[in-house]
Amino acid sequence: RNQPMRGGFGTGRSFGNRAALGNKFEERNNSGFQRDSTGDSQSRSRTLSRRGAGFQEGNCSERSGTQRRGTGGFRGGRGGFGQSHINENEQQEQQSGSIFISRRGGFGGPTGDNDNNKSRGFGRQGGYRGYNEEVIAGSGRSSWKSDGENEDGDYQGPKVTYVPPPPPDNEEAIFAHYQTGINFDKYDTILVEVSGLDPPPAILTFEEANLCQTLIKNIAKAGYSKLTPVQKYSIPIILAGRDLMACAQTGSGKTAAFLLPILDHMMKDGITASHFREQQEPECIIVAPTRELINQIFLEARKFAYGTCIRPVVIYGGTQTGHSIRQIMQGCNILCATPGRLMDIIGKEKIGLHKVRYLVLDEADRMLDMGFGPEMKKLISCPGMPSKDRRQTLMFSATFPEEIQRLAGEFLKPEYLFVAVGQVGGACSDVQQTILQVSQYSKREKLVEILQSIRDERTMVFVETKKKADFIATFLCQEKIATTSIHGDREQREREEALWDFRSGKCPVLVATSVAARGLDIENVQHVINFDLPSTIDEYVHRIGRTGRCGNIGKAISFFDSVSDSHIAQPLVKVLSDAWLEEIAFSTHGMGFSNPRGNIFASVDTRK
Ligand SMILES: Nc1ncnc2c1ncn2[C@@H]1O[C@H](COP(=O)(O)OP(=O)(O)OP(=O)(O)O)[C@@H](O)[C@H]1O
Repeated sequence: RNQPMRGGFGTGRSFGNRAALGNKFEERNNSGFQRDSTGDSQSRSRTLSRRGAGFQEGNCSERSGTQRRGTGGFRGGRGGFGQSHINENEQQEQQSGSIFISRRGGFGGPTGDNDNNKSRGFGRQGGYRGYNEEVIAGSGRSSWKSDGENEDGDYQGPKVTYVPPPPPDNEEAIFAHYQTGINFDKYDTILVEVSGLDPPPAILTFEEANLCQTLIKNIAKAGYSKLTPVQKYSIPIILAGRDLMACAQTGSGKTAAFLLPILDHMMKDGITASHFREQQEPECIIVAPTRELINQIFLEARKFAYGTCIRPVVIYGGTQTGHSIRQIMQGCNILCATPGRLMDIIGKEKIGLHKVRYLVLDEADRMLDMGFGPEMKKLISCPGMPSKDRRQTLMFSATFPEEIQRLAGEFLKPEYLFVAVGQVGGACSDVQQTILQVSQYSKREKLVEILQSIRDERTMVFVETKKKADFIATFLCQEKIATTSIHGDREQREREEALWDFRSGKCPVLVATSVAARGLDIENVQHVINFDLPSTIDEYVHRIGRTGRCGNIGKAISFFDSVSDSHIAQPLVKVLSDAWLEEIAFSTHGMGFSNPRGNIFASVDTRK
C-alpha cells in the first residue's frame, strides 16, 4: 500500500485500475477505489465512482473525432490539474469528460458534462513524485501524431524520467517461449503468392537458409524447428538483398522473418564494433508504432543475437531520454525505436544514419498511414540516411490496405517483392470468431457473464476510448474479476506493470484500447472480447490476432451494437465468411485452395 505506484486517488497519488485492484484484491475494501490514509480521499473516491457511472450512461459521443490530450485534465498525462488541450489529430480518446482525474495527483472538474473541447483544471502539476521518475514542469505541447497513443514522452508535456527496469539477462529468460499449437502444421497448406520480378525460391527448412552457426543455435534454443510460410518466403528474399513488403496473418512469425536474415547478413558482412561513442551509427533501424511492441521486437532481436557481437538497443517514448541516450552510447547495431523517440534522438545527433543498411517498418500499414507517415517521410529524408537504392527496406504487417501499399512505394525500390500469405488482411483462421448482438446498455452485464463463465482464462477486452478502458477495468474489479488496463494515457511504468500483471496471470483480464491491438505476443491469451468494435476492419483483424497465435486456437467475441457498429457490418461479413470458407476448404481438402475466381487473396500487390 505504501508503494507510490499503487497509490489511490487523492493528493499526490495516481488513480487508476491498479488503485482499484489494490483495493479490491489486496486491501479487501469495498469502496472500489484505494483508500488513502485519510478518510477524505475515500469520500472523493466515491464521488469519482458515481461520476464514472455517469460517464458510462451519459450522452457523450464516443466517436466525436476530437480528443483531449496532454497535460492535466482527465488522466491527461503528466500534469496534475493543468489544462488539457484538444489535438484534432488524435483519435482515440474521444469521450467528453465527466470524470477528471489527474495522473499525478488530485483531480480537476469538468467545465461541463459534454464539453468536448476543453477542460480546465487547477494548476499544472500534481504533487506525486513517483518511483523512478519525477515531474518537471513542461509546456504541454501538442502531440505530433495521431494515434491516441501519446507515443513520445519528450515532445509533449512535462519530461518523464521513468527508467524501465532492464530485462532479465539470464539465458533461460532470454529464450523463454511458448509452445506452438496443434494447428502449426496447418501453416504448410496455406497459399502464398509472391509478386515482383525474379523472386528467389522459397526455402523449406532452416538449414537451407545457410545461416551462421550462432544463429542456428539460437533458433534451436528459441524452440523453432520448422519455418512458418512467411519465413520460408521472406528469409531468402531478404538474404538476396531485395526490398520486401510482406503480409501474413497475425501470430505467424513475421518478426523472425525479418530479424534472422538481417542478423545473418550483419554477422557475415561485419559490423562496426559496439563501443562507447557519443554518436552511434547503427546498421539497422526497426520502427514500430507502439512502445510495448518495439520492446518485444527488441527482446526477439536480443534473443537471436545472443552470443554474437551485435548489440540491439531499444528506445521509446514515456521513458527518460537520458536513459535512451545512454543505451545507445554503449554501442548500437540494431536500433529498435518508436517514431517519436527515434526522431528526437536523431535530432540530438546521438544517431548517425549513414551506415543504415536495413530499415524495417513493422506494422507497416500503421507506420505509413496518416498518423506516422509524415514522421517516416522525415526519417527517410534525414541527412545521412542512405537513399532507397543504397539501403534495404522491409515492411511487414497482417493488413495492407491498397492505398497504403501505394504510399509504401516511395520507400521501396521499384523492383521490390510482395509476399502475401493467405488473404491479405484476412483474420487468422485459428481464431474462432463470434459476433453477439448486444446493445450499449447491456454490454457490461454481458461482459461479466462471459468473464465469469470463462473464469481465469486470459482475456483481452478491447474498448474504444482510454476513459472507457479505465471505467470498465474498475467496474470489473468491483465485480471481483482481477483486471488491469493499458492505454495511452497511462504512464509508461503503469503500462509495463499492467502488461506484466497480465502476462504473469496475476490479472487474467486486460482491458485495452487499440494501443494493444497490434503485434503483442502474449502467451496463452485464450479470448479476445471486442466490448466495442473498432472503427476499421483492419483494426479488428489485429485485435483478434492477439489470440490464436503460432498454431494455437483462440476465441474472439465481439459485441455488435446495431446503432453504433453498422459501419463495420459489411467488411466484418467478408472477414467472417472468408475465414469460414477457408476452414471448410482446409478441412475438406487439407491443402491450399482457390475460390472460383482463382484468387483467394483479398487484395494483391497494387502494382498488378
Ligand atoms: N518458426 C517458428 N517456430 C516456432 N515458433 C515461432 C516460429 N516463428 C515464430 N514463432 C513464435 O510465434 C509467435 C508469434 O510470432 P510473431 O510475434 O513474430 O508473429 P507476427 O506474425 O509478427 O504477429 P502480429 O501480426 O500479431 O505482429 C512468437 O512467440 C514467436 O516466437
